[in-house]
Parts: sequence; structure tokens; C-alpha cells
Amino acid sequence: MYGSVPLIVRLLASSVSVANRAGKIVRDVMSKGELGIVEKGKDDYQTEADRSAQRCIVASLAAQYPNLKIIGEEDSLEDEGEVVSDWLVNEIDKEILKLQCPPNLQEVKEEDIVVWVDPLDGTSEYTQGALMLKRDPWERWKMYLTHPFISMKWYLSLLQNNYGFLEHVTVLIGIAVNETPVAGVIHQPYYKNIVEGDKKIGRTIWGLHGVGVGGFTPAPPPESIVITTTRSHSNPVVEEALKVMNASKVLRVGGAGYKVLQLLEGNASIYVFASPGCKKWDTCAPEAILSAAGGKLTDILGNFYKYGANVTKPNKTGVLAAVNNELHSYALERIPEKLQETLANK
Ligand SMILES: Nc1ncnc2c1ncn2[C@@H]1O[C@H](COP(=O)(O)O)[C@@H](OP(=O)(O)O)[C@H]1O
Ligand SMILES: [Mg+2]
Ligand SMILES: [Mg+2]
Ligand SMILES: [Mg+2]
Repeated sequence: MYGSVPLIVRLLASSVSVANRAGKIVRDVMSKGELGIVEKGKDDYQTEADRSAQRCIVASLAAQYPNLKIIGEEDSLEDEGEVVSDWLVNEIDKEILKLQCPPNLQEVKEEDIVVWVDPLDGTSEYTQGALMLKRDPWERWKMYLTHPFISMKWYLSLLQNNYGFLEHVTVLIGIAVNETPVAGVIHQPYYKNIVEGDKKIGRTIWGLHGVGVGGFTPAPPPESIVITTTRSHSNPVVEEALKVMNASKVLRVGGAGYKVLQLLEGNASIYVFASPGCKKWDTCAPEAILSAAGGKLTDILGNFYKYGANVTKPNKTGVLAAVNNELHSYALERIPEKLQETLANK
């Protein structure tokens, strides 16, 4: 029906609609309260929301774009569990369809594309948010006891945080063409906003190379250096890379998507994560949007990652990102060579 619209624009428009639906699934699982937490590895968990949102995204995109290569964080699920027909999205965002495709992306074919899907980025924050939604203290305590990875210190910090961590949760769909992220979607299922006088939950941020970004109001970086980094996957090497930045503040938040949003909205200057913990699905969509806004996301050696179908999944040499080249260079110059070698040789 929209065959005259270049593929990359159609795919981005579909991804916006699909991410909105996946966000609703994420909220519905939370409302039901049965999170179905599975431990995939150390500090690495999956919930029913991760599984269902992934099925929704992959099945919806594969049905409309059969020759796309789609790689999702929860891929080991393949063929298990059913895709509820209500999850199959064939809507397509009409506003995105109106975008003028840049000349260099007009001829892109499905075979040139790899879509990287993180159905739920910030799973730690999601599960901790669930805990905090239990208003009854006894219920909350019982749930805490079934969360093996939440220490008492965290539990107390969560209580003081006014249940705020759910905003860190995002749905990420990144579109790479010939190994480079050129378009992407970050959907925030728990973002609270007022649209035309009505309270609305959720928002969707998008970016396309050569066109720009939308779904939020970009803001310049803070006056002094503010670093954003992990709040749930730190270690001594990660901390060492923060120390050298001479930052006025360190913003510890969940998810790669939410951290890049902190850069785009002017709350932080640089995202530093000197750890091999992030994977290609964590950074593809954020990198596409950040670079469409004039920013840069690389490893901590300053090299770009490649996002082809056969690359290794982990971002072995960490993440270094900023809203502009100056801030990126500022950070890169400060990372000690020894630290770069530590990650490169791991
Ligand atoms: N040490 C580690 N082990 C497993 N996953 C890690 C990790 N460090 C980072 N990640 C993944 O990278 C993403 C961002 O992490 P963080 O919030 O700590 O910055 C999260 O994605 P998911 O929540 O999609 O799994 C998280 O799981
Ligand atoms: Mg995960
Ligand atoms: Mg993730
Ligand atoms: Mg995830």
C-alpha cells in the first residue's frame, strides 16, 4: 500500500508502531504482577515482558518484511510460545511515512538490513519497579525475598526513590544498513506526559540519518561535565573510567536506551561504560538516534562498532558516547591507555 515510500522509511514507521505495542505488553505484564523471572547468567535476567515483547516485535516485522535479518536479545526463545494474534502489528506510523528519505538511503533493500531488537532494556530496573509497585509492605517484603539479586542496600534505596526506576525501561529497535546503524526507535513505556491536556503514558523517540530525530525536545549538554553510567552492572574497571572524567556529577541510571536519552535531553554530557556487558541490541538504536542528532557512540577506544548479521554480540570494548564530537574527544583523551588495553585483551 505504501510501496512508493522508500523501504527504510516504511521500516522505521512500522518500528514506531510495533515498539508502541511492545511497550503496552511490557505494562500489561507488570499490571498482572506475574513477572516470570528467569536467570540467564550472572546479573542477567529475563522476564515474561522481555519474552512477549520480543515475540511481538519479531513476528510483526518478519510478517511485513520477510527478507529482513532480525536479531533479538531473547532469540533463544525461537519457536517456543505462541504469538497472540493481538500482538501482530500491521499499523504503520503515518507521520514517519511523510519523512523525506535522504538520497543515499533510497535504494536500500531488505537484504542490506539487520534489525537489532532489545525488547526490554533495563530489565533490572523493571523487576525492581515491580517490587516497588506492591504498596502493601507485607506483599512487597514477600516479593523482595523472591528477588535473589536485590541486596538490602538496594531495597532501601528503592524505597527512597519513589518508585522512579520504571522510567529507565525502554524498548529498542535499531536498523543497521551495511553494518552501520542508520535509523532507530527508543520507546519509553512508563514515560508520563501531558498531550493536549490529557495525561498520557509512554513516548516514542526516533531518528533517521540525514533527516534528524523526533518524539522529544533535544536540549544542549549541561554546562559542566555530567557522566551517565550503569546503576546495576558496575565493577572496579567501570569506576576507574568514571574517575578520570573530572565530572561534576555521575548519573547512575538503567539501560543503554535511557542513558542515551539523558544525553539527548541535556541531562548528561557523556555516557561511559568500560565493560563488555552491553550487546549490539543495546547500542544499535541508541547509536542511530544519537548520530542522527549529531552525536557519537563508539567503544572506549574510539572505534565504531559494526552491526552486520555475523558480528559478535557483546560490545567487548565498552561504550563511550556524547552528544557532540568535542565532548566525545574530551572523554576519549581521558581514558587511560592501560584501561583500554584491559578491555581489548579480555
Ligand atoms: N555485566 C553485565 N552482564 C549482563 N548484561 C549486562 C552487563 N552489563 C550491562 N549489561 C546489559 O546492558 C544493558 C544496559 O545495562 P545497564 O543498565 O547496567 O547500563 C542491559 O540490557 P538489558 O536490561 O536489556 O538486559 C544489561 O543487561
Ligand atoms: Mg537482558
Ligand atoms: Mg538492553
Ligand atoms: Mg533487554
